[in-house]
Amino acid sequence: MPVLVTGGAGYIGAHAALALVESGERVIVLDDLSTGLRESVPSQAQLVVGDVADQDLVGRLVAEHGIEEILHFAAKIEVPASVANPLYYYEANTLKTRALLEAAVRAGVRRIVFSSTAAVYGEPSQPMMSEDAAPDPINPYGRSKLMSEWMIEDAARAHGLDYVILRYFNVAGADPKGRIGQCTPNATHLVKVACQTALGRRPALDVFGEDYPTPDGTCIRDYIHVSDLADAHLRALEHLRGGGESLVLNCGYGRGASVREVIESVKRASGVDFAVRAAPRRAGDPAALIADATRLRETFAWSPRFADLDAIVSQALAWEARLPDEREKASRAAAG
Ligand SMILES: NC(=O)c1ccc[n+]([C@@H]2O[C@H](COP(=O)([O-])OP(=O)(O)OC[C@H]3O[C@@H](n4cnc5c(N)ncnc54)[C@H](O)[C@@H]3O)[C@@H](O)[C@H]2O)c1
Ligand SMILES: O=c1ccn([C@@H]2O[C@H](COP(=O)(O)OP(=O)(O)O[C@H]3O[C@H](CO)[C@H](O)[C@H](O)[C@H]3O)[C@@H](O)[C@H]2O)c(=O)[nH]1
Repeated sequence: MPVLVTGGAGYIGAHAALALVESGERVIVLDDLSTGLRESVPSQAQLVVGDVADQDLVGRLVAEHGIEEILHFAAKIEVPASVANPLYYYEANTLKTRALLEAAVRAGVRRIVFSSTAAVYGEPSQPMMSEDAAPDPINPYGRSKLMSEWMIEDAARAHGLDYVILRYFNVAGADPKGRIGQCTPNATHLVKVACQTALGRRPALDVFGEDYPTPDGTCIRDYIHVSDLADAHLRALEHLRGGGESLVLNCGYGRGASVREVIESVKRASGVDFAVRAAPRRAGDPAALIADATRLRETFAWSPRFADLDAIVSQALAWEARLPDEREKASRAAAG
């Protein structure tokens, strides 16, 4: 029976879909291509273009293919956009997840793996967050995801659904074989922006705050390679198939890198000493956010393959170098 992967044309969903087909699973991707790309879906997977909130479509797919499992990645992911337009985020993430859950439960889906985020923790009470910390999101994106977590937990209790909720920390890198990577236009993620700057596609990199209470004054994050994260999804499915209990798990390596360390890594990988500018702090950035990933490692016997910042950065850079320059594309489009 195939696994339904919502958002499987997006950055993380496509890496998970690839990992699934490579492990011999059948995969159906449901994606509206709002930010994802058709080309990112592995050729062995079937792509259905549609909305996760289309209950007739979901019900039909589940019934026709006997689907029992959903990996639910589809969402909107920009924190500043969620602050500017919260009701849109509650619709796109919370209400659409509710609709998907209802259709799934009605059609007899048994297991769900959900993409949540470290943003549910809000301002961390300590640098290293465990799943037992009380969630306290500080922006609509984080709240929209926390509400989705709660709906899944409640629906599971009422309808016998089993789930794994994965709270991702900072996802970065690209498929080591260079087949897929992050394509998001106007990305704001540090590793991607730094790679674009090294490739001359941005004039300089802004460092948002150098006066944080960290060893070099810049923010610390736990960067996890997207392929290691994809592997955690396979483990989550295995766990549930084996009768394992429903769980909430942090996804990170349990160690952090500062903004300065990421920049140095990109400079080493590219051999380019690109321009770096001091900029004011960005609203809502905690000084340090690191996953306590003990539960993930112990429950799934998960051992990451790319837990090395230089490996993450060099693969992100290799991918970025293969992408056409967005400014070039824009100027070609403007020239007609
Ligand atoms: N990128 C990160 O650092 C990060 C961190 C924490 C959590 N997450 C979560 O991981 C998941 C995937 O994020 P990503 O970085 O791959 O983003 P992405 O934008 O690359 O992928 C999202 C995918 O979902 C699709 N989609 C959106 N709304 C849809 C809908 N209503 N119906 C069908 N398809 C729809 C988009 O077209 C896209 O392919 C999201 O749930 C996000 O909240 C991401
Ligand atoms: O051009 C840039 C971009 C980022 N940063 C800094 O780099 C760090 C990482 O920033 P990212 O934007 O790459 O990532 P965030 O930590 O803000 O956010 C990530 O983690 C969040 C959870 O806390 C959410 O899950 C979100 O989707 C995910 O991208 C932050 O200190 C940020 O201020 C810069 O200095 N310059």
